[in-house]
Amino acid sequence: MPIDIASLHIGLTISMLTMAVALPAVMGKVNDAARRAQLGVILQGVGWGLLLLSGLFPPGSWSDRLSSTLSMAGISGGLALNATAFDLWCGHTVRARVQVLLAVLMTTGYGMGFASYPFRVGWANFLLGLQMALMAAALARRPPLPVGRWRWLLVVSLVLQMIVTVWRGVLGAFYTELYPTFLAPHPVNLAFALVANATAVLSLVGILLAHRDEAARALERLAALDGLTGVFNRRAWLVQAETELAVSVRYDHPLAVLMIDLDHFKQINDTRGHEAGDRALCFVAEALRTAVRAGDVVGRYGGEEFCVLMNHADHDAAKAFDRRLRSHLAEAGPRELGHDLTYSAGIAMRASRDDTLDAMLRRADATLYVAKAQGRARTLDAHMPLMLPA
Ligand SMILES: Nc1nc2c(ncn2[C@@H]2O[C@H](COP(=O)(O)OP(=O)(O)OP(=O)(O)O)[C@@H](O)[C@H]2O)c(=O)[nH]1
Repeated sequence: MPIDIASLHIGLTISMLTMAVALPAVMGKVNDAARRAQLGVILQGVGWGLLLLSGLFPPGSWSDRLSSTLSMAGISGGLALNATAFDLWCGHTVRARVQVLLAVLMTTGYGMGFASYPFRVGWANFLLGLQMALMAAALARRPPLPVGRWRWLLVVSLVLQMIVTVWRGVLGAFYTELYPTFLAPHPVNLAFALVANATAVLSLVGILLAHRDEAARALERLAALDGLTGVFNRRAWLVQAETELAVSVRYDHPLAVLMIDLDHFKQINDTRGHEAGDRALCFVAEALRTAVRAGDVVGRYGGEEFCVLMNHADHDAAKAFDRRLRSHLAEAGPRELGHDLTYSAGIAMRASRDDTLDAMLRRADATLYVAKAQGRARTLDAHMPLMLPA
């Protein structure tokens, strides 16, 4: 059965334009990366449509030149946008400049050198191939974010596209008689049309999986955070703290847990309203986030109770942190909240290799209880003799 290359190209254009319409509809509310991916597909769809349209004009006419050049802009601009979307999804630094530069260079060179068929075909296909190669290389690099296997789907799709694109470039530039137009019944055109149709589907699946991957990560992040203050919730804090404790045992570095409970918090709610109470909780969470070092873990342990796990912190470091926090609340509290805000706290250090998080929390909690009983607004150490007032 003879295969009609024009029909395959029409099929590809219809697939791309259908994807361009379907993607925004099925992806729902999207972020920057997904928007770039959608726009990239739209541009490529329009690009392929214009390339087909150019075949209807007299070869070499101004309308042929205009629609062909615009089609190149659409295809390479779309690729550049998709490249930045993939960078964002993988957590790489976005390298938009190189892709945009290639797209501009390709389109300008193609438009200016349109009169020479070998030049324009070689130029366009080599630069498109380079764009695809750079995208595939970026996707193959180990991503900073834990992304799914969709990136390999896209790598395969891009490498296949790159091979047939460069192949077309070589034939167009150096063996022009074998490759007089992109619809000529040459095996490379057949291979290109088939690969382009197959990879359009692969790319669509890749984009949808990347989007789903990101949504799942966002949901996981959300599930780990306290809805009011944005610090870890109790469950997530415990998970993180267990990990840090295991690392501290393995490398034998000191580790402290500070358990904090705001003083007379009920009064704030009762006299100033629940919203003032919420504001105070957010203020404390922000103060904790600012005061801790990288690697420390802050969590809301209960209503007005927070826990801080301090990594590499000996007893002096934990006390210094407590002093910093206390003086910040004393100074900024009245200014930002309109009232004083103090807390009581208990510090528990990791005592031995066999110490557990549970045991440390129990010690910190018991110490906190004594701090409250001794009059509040103070921090006590679990390893010091604790004296309850008579
Ligand atoms: N506004 C607000 N209040 C909360 C939230 N979670 C817990 N609380 C309130 O925090 C208060 C805690 O009160 P208590 O356990 O009696 O403690 P306290 O008044 O701080 O007294 P001491 O701890 O003994 O100093 C309760 O009134 C809770 O309703 C919250 O998310 N927002």
